[in-house]
Amino acid sequence: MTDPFWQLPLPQPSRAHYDRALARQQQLTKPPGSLGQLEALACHLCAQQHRDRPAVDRVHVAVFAADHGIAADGVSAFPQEVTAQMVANFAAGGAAISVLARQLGASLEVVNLGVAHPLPDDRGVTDEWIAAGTGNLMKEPAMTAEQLEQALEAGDRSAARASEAGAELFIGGDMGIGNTTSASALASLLLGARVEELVGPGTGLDEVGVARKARRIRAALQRHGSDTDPFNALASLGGFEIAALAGAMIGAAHRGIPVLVDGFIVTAAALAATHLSPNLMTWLHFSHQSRESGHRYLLDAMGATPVLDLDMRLGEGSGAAVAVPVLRSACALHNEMATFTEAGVSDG
Ligand SMILES: Cc1cc2ncn([C@H]3O[C@H](COP(=O)(O)O)[C@@H](O)[C@H]3O)c2cc1C
Ligand SMILES: O=C(O)c1cccnc1
Repeated sequence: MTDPFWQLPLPQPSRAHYDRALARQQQLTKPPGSLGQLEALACHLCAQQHRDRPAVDRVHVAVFAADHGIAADGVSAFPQEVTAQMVANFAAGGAAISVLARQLGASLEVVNLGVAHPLPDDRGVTDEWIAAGTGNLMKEPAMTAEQLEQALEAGDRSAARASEAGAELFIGGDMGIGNTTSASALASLLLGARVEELVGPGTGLDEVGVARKARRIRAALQRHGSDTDPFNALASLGGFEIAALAGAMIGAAHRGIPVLVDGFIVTAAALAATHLSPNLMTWLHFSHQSRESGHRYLLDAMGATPVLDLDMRLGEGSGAAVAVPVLRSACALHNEMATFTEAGVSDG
């Protein structure tokens, strides 16, 4: 029996490329450090891509969709049918992530891991269907170990397609009504944090709704909350799309592709993925801080600095897509600025 891919050691970003990139940043015609986070972004991309001139021109966006049994318990402001309707909307080109992917010239893949309702139109949707949504995590495990393996492997297959297409950056997005509940429960368990730190309005619950959602999460944690093994935590509290995201991020890192992490749900998936595969952090960039309460806590717990804070709270990979131009600027500056010597500028 070979080990499953998520247990294999990850490749290391290149220290030599990182050191050369850092040295170049000191030679560019600017006061050292004056490009702030853009300098670190460029250096990390050099190390991850094993290139002296990094690029994120070819971007692969994969939106993973699935339903959640807990959605029947009033934890979202929207009904479950919306998951299927939005999947069709992604593929038809009308969703926010569809627009942003087009604008970036990125490939957009929509992966159905377990949408419960029939799709109005399944053209352009990659079929990785496991079941009609997860189990209700207040009453039962979200999924079986076999289903979790299927979801992780589906994510890895998406990363393989990104690699075959020559992607220089991987973005995972999520769609699944009720998935902020699953993400909060998973993060509370893995971080040993109080539910209040991680629960929020999601698609737009009012205060009473958020209090109800917090009670549901506490009930789920009471049922499943003693086992912090990341595989078991994903099986009891995760979602098919959250597990696929974790698999895709690990799969992208295995293929040397840096990952740009989206908002609350994708960050919770990234947290679980880093618990499965501890060196994954060196492959992740964090795109934005979502408006969803709990995202700040999650980012802080992971020691992550997000690129943007635009009060977005959509998901789908949209925050990551919006941050791509910042990464492109970081690459262009690193690659094209003159050095002090080249420009004949005194370097102080
Ligand atoms: C029309 C629409 C489009 C979306 N696109 C992403 N989400 C986002 O909202 C859901 C999570 O919030 P909650 O846990 O409150 O259900 C996810 O599907 C997420 O990606 C959407 C939600 C809606 C309604
Ligand atoms: O930050 C996110 O990813 C998010 C927040 C609320 C609802 N859906 C997604």
